[in-house]
Amino acid sequence: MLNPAAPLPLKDPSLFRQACLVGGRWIEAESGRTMPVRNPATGEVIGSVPAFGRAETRAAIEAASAAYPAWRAMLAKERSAILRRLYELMLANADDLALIMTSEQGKPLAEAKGEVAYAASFVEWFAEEGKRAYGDMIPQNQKGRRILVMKEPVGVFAAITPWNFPAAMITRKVAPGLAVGCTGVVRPASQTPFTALAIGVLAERAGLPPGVMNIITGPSAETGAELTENPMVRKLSFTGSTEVGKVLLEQCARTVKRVSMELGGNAPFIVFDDADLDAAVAGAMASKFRNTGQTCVCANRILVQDGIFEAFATKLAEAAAAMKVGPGVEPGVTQGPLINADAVAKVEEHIGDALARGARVVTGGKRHPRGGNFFEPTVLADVPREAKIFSEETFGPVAPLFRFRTEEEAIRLANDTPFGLAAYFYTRDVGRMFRVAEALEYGIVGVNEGIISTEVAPFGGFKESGLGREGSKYGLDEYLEVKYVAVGGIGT
Ligand SMILES: NC(=O)C1=CN([C@@H]2O[C@H](COP(=O)(O)OP(=O)(O)OC[C@H]3O[C@@H](n4cnc5c(N)ncnc54)[C@H](OP(=O)(O)O)[C@@H]3O)[C@@H](O)[C@H]2O)C=CC1
Ligand SMILES: O=C(O)CCCC(=O)O
Repeated sequence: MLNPAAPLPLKDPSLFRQACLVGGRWIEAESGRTMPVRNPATGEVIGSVPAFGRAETRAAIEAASAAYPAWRAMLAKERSAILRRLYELMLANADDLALIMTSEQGKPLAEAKGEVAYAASFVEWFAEEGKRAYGDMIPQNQKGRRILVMKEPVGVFAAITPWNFPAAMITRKVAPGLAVGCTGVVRPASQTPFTALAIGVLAERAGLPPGVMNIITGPSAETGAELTENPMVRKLSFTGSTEVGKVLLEQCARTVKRVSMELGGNAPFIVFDDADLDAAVAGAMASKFRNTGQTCVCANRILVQDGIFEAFATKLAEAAAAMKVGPGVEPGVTQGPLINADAVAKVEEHIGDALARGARVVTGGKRHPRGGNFFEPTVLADVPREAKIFSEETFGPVAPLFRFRTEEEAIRLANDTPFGLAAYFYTRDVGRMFRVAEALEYGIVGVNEGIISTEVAPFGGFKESGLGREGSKYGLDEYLEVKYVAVGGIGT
């Protein structure tokens, strides 16, 4: 069923697809099996998508493989023109894409629209950057020989993406791949497939040839096994939990695939005594409560120096309490629901554990009166380091404040984790800016900045937060092989 009876009030209802895109055709599972998709704000089913198994996943990989030679042979400029049209179509359809996203993911409409623009920015960026996959010429080391370095597309890629950014995590992976001549199979999260499928509709309209981008849905174990074991897939790009990332790494090892992994975080947000207090509160709010705390770069541990602790806690709590919680389609809402009941339970568990160990609630602390997956924006103070929330990613609207005394102690606490994605700190001391930025074992550091995401900068983590970088000129390398060609017999 490609167009069910108006499930959402879209300007263009044909963007809502309940089928997979394989080789330019919209198809269902051979078995006819489907999976329901629910609105996390209401629990209502908004539609269903095919439950592909291994055989259908293999067919999608074969479609990508068949489309590869012709797509690769196109000029970068020709591929760029198609991607540019996709970028423009995403912006032109931003209202519909945002409504689809809010309905399946829960984030407020304004935030969803912001994500559509963010997602489109990767398409625009890589449409341009794909023209610059420069090789190299290395000065010869022997007479009569030339040393060339060529950059070539890696081949067919697979992208497995999470539910928290249903559009941006697709385009951040797909755009660089397509720009350099790869073809791919995208497998969005089961909770949020409709945004991805709508992007597929727009990609067709932009002129993307059949098979260049295939979008499949289905149980993760079956689709994931085929995508990671099939030797035709030469690269996997994954965003999600570290736990699943490790499983996929193991599976990819069997065919030695290239991998990019954007995994979990445990971001420290450090506020030094000399910080601009209002700026630090604004930064902490933006970082902590973006997407109701469900991002891998959300502040997870807020470390506040002794001298500013009470003032910061009071101001942060005031700002958190002022947020409006509710369904993302309701005007004025700034905090949507959590993705599901498990996420609510995890938030509750982290708060309960912290309180049992001596923390205190400054604001929030419990399920929201609206019920369902809604939770009160919460600030906890004097959280001890033994609390679970110090070592585990909460992925929810809880700001736990930890007290510290010295710069050395803050750095030690910040680095005391196997994760290393994003870290933030606020200070007005220029020397400290450099000392602390250099000491933090993190791939992304925000100095007096709470929002660091942009298509022009490299996104990725140290340690167990992942491998590789997305976005920016570095994101292109993830889809390129380096080939060294030695040309002899030249004479001089
Ligand atoms: N780094 C990040 O951006 C993210 C981090 N997380 C962290 O992970 C926690 C759990 O979230 P969760 O959604 O369960 O994250 P997962 O890592 O389980 O899911 C991310 C993606 O991986 C897929 N997946 C899960 N298991 C497999 C598998 N065995 N083979 C192939 N694909 C698989 C999921 O599919 P399906 O949807 O069908 O389960 C989804 O598309 C969060 O609380 C958060 O801490 C979560 C999401 C994003
Ligand atoms: O949370 C994530 O899955 C990473 C995306 C966040 C961003 O790009 O800012």
